[in-house]
Amino acid sequence: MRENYLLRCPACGRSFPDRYTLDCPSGCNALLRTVYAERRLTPKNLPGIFRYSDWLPVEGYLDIDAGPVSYESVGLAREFGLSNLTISFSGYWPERGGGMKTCSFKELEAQPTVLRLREKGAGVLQVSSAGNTGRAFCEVSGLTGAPIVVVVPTAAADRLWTTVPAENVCLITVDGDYFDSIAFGREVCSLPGIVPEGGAKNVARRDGMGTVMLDATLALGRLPDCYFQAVGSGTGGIAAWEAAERLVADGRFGSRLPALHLSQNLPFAPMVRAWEVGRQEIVPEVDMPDVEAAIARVSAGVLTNRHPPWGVRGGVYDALAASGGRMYAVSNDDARSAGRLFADTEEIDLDPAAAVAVASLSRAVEGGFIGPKERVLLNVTGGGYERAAEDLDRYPIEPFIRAAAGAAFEGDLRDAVSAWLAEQGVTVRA
Ligand SMILES: Cc1ncc(COP(=O)(O)O)c(C=O)c1O
Repeated sequence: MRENYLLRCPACGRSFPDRYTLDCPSGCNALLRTVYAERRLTPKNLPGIFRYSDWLPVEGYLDIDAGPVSYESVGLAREFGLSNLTISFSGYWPERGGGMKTCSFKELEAQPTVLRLREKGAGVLQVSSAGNTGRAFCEVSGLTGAPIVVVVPTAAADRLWTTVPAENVCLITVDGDYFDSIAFGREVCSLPGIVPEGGAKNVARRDGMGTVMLDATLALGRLPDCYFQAVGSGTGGIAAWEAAERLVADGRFGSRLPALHLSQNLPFAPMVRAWEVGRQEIVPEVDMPDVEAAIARVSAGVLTNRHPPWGVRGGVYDALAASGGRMYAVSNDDARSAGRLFADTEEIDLDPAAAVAVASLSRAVEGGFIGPKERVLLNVTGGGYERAAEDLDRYPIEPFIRAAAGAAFEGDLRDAVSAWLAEQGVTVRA
């Protein structure tokens, strides 16, 4: 059977079939990309993001009706004096068709990732998260029955809930921040049968997020001129760039890549600092001084990734450079005012991270970095929590293991996860 896509390494140029592959077999330091057999995008009559399954690394689809919703803004556009503002909303907003019940665009990543893993038969997924990603994966686990291991900072545990019972989640809370959860998650993956979902390296996550660019471009009839998003890892920015490149190659939507306008939340803005001096490497002492204190002070905790895929080939730096992009550092106060303005003009509440993106758009308008007639795409990456709390059932996920600060994944902890795996029908060999 002909594969509907291959993976390609942008560094060495090698192409190969996907085996839930996260790294180039030749060892290149690059993000692998999908190359789809279909060069033209034909939306399918399938639910949610599977409408765009031509450009997702899966063969089938999930029966989940939760995709981005793109519409032309009136209220916020008027406020900012923009004549062409498209909002792509990922969250819960039934009046507009927004069906992401965990309220963030992380569902765009979770759905194709769970399906890709199931189709490749690779094992049980392990996800490390600061909250939204974990919640999205738990929801998809609840909807599909896929077993997953989720590792989050203890302080983020109350962000882990689903709107359907999720029986197959092994939640591990770790005393520490997102960085500590990632480190612990890596250790958990030493258990045979558990596979890291891969973060930015996972093409299903990136192409799932890329559906925002596809959806908005189809709504607009052409590619936008610029794209606004708040970033922690920047994976959404890379995804937007990759999707835009595919749309350019499709040939029907214009030939210019949208400029990426990516924002971070002060005082934690390592990518902004590196970008401002044109550095392709993040230097922790320079770009993340007093890191713990800085992370503790941001209003959008999901934007605090200490190891973003910045300088890697095909990463955030390349995406910004290729698209003629710009970065913004947004204060908590500016983000809060922007969130209020959005709620007043568009009538839905925002995730604090999405409010950072709205504040960056305000700054771009004030600074004249974009013109009033430009076609602007604002990626509203999360929102609708208030509506979701009113309408939907909420099932908290109880921790299966609580790991103390600095705990190693060994002894009882390891035995407990092995026993859980065995209950899931996964045979542990070592
Ligand atoms: C609501 C929301 N917006 C934006 C982001 C940043 O996404 P990324 O940097 O992975 O593109 C996140 C990350 O968790 C998020 O939850």
